[in-house]
Amino acid sequence: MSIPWVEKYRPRSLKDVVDQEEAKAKLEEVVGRWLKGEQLRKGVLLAGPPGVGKTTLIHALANDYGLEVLELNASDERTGDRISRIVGRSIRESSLFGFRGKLILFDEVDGLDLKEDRGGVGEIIKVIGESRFPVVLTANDPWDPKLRDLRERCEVIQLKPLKESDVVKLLRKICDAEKIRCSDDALRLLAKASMGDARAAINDLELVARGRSAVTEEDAEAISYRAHQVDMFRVVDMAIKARNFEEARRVTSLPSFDWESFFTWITESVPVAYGSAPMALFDAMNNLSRADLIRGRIERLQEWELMRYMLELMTAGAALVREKPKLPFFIKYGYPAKIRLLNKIRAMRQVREVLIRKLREEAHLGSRVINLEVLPMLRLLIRGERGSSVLAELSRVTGLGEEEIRLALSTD
Ligand SMILES: Nc1ncnc2c1ncn2[C@@H]1O[C@H](COP(=O)(O)OP(=O)(O)OP(=O)(O)O)[C@@H](O)[C@H]1O
Repeated sequence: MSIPWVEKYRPRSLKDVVDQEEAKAKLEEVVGRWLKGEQLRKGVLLAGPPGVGKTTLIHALANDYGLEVLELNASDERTGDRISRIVGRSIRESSLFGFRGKLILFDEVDGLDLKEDRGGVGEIIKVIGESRFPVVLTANDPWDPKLRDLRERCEVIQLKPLKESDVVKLLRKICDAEKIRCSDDALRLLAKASMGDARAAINDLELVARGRSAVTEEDAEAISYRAHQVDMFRVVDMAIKARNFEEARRVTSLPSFDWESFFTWITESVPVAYGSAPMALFDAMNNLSRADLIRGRIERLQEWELMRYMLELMTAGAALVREKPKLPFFIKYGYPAKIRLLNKIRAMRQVREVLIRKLREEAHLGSRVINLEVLPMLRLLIRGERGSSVLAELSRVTGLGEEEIRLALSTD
């Protein structure tokens, strides 16, 4: 089986990790102090969005210093009990032959579910206090209130999304190693769509490039469009979960932010997120309706100076609401019905145009007659008893697939 590129090209040494200089320096300093025999009182909490190198940094550090990593995915190891069983002994025992020591890693501590993990946080805190080895934690969101006690026992290092130009460099290296031709513009499209998430960028590159010798801009565009759709879930989630004005407003400066689709998405996502909290839902929908009024005004009167109020109402207006419920880590937002419908209508119009053109050529009739008389008749025929043979015949004459013909004949 071939190794996924994110693994194949995962940096093995700190010097190959792109950006994140502050984190590298801090980690090296902590390990340096520990190697000199200092008893560490605090852990290190690496915080940051997905795919920016949190886990990679720790493994690269271990590699550089000849350390063994004892890794626990905090959300897998359900209870404090298990943590103490697995790590308890290990933090006192010395390392396997060939290693200078260990790094204890608790990955994704914000995945801890406090209700189920009673004792989990307490146990991690105990490990930090008792371990003979450095303890490192990772989290997407270090400001989660449930992590407060852990935060106090750690030095928190905030990692940022990677710069677009750095993601391009990373992708370029992979293309070179895989001997794939790819223009800078194509790589830039992939990097932009990843919003600084190296994992997403590498996965997208692999999707379009594996097994090929060249990648065109068109390939990259198709994938970045898909990535944009996926990203919308994330952008909407960030906006809804924002805890202050600044955080909510920040989503509008994301490179891929597109306010028109954002508006559609957030309007459909707010009821999902606040479904059981009427006051929060009322406030958010009220603000969104005001954003919509401003949008209409901008479109009619071209008063673009109102734009900032509209953006604030769409983002902060959806996040800063009264009686905001405690939101789960994972909210199941739907794909907006409106966008799904628009896509369908767009596809239907396209395929209908093709059908009309083909029928015009075959039957020598004008588009008007086809539209007004032939299409309604075909609609009835394909629903009738001999529907399937009519479809087959139409498909033969026009070269369209039967599903496409059905779509072209559906009523909007
Ligand atoms: N700074 C970086 N330099 C080089 N490669 C990187 C960097 N960040 C991420 N990558 C690439 O992306 C992949 C995923 O990174 P990593 O697992 O470290 O992300 P993470 O920040 O821990 O994300 P998560 O929070 O989702 O676990 C790595 O295998 C590596 O190939």
